[in-house]
Amino acid sequence: MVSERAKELFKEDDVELTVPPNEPRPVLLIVMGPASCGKSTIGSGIAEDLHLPFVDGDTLHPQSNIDKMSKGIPLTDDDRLPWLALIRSTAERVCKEQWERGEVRSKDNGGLGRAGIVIACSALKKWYRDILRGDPPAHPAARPEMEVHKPATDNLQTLFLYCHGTPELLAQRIAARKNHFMGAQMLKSQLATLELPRNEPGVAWVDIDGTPQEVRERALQSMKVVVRKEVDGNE
Ligand SMILES: Nc1ncnc2c1ncn2[C@@H]1O[C@H](COP(=O)(O)OP(=O)(O)O)[C@@H](O)[C@H]1O
Ligand SMILES: O=C(O)[C@H](O)[C@@H](O)[C@H](O)[C@H](O)COP(=O)(O)O
Repeated sequence: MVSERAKELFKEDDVELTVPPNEPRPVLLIVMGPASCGKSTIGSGIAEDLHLPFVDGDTLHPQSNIDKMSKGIPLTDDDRLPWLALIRSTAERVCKEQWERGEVRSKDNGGLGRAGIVIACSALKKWYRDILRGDPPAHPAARPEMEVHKPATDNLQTLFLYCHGTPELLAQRIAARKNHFMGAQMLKSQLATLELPRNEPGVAWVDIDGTPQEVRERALQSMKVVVRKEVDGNE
């Protein structure tokens, strides 16, 4: 059930991403998974490989979310909704600017031949991913009093790379990570919240076991398969 208010917040009228009809549709590649699965490491690596900008979703949190997580308190749906909407609108803005500045890298030069961006974001639940896809949130968290930064548009196509690891491996990685607001005790709630992105369109999976270089190469290959199928295949 999508509330009227949610539809209003996410309606397409205010959309700024006006790519002319003869231009290929831009893409948002979300590198997703629970804390310490390697989103930032993999995301920045594949962004470089694909000649796309990279944004770590953690940099878009309001301070209140960072404060909460720093105290070991997991975020709620209410905390996450404006953050997810901001990730989506940031992607729209960056793609639009890229296109306007003529910074779109052609396929001949190793790019995707369209505007795009890679963003690391845990995107733990299916409806969070739907917001990133530009769909109105079919969830009670989209209540009238919630501040959402900007409506979304379906002009921007969203694909996901899910970084899959065993709980044991994730625990090792989070324990070894230094100076991060997300403490090791948060992994439990992350795993409990995670809804695996099965049977959803445009999702690549990568196993995170291996050296950073091995995982980066595997991630790039998996992502390219999905881009070919979901993006190039629909041209
Ligand atoms: N393939 C890998 N092997 C070993 N350590 C890794 C690997 N990938 C990432 N790391 C380390 O694991 C920790 C979590 O990675 P990070 O990219 O920050 O994950 P996330 O962004 O999902 O929280 C970091 O300390 C990072 O350096
Ligand atoms: O690197 C990490 O440890 C995670 O990515 C972490 O920063 C966190 O998961 C989200 O930014 C908060 O959002 P969620 O609670 O929705 O995962």
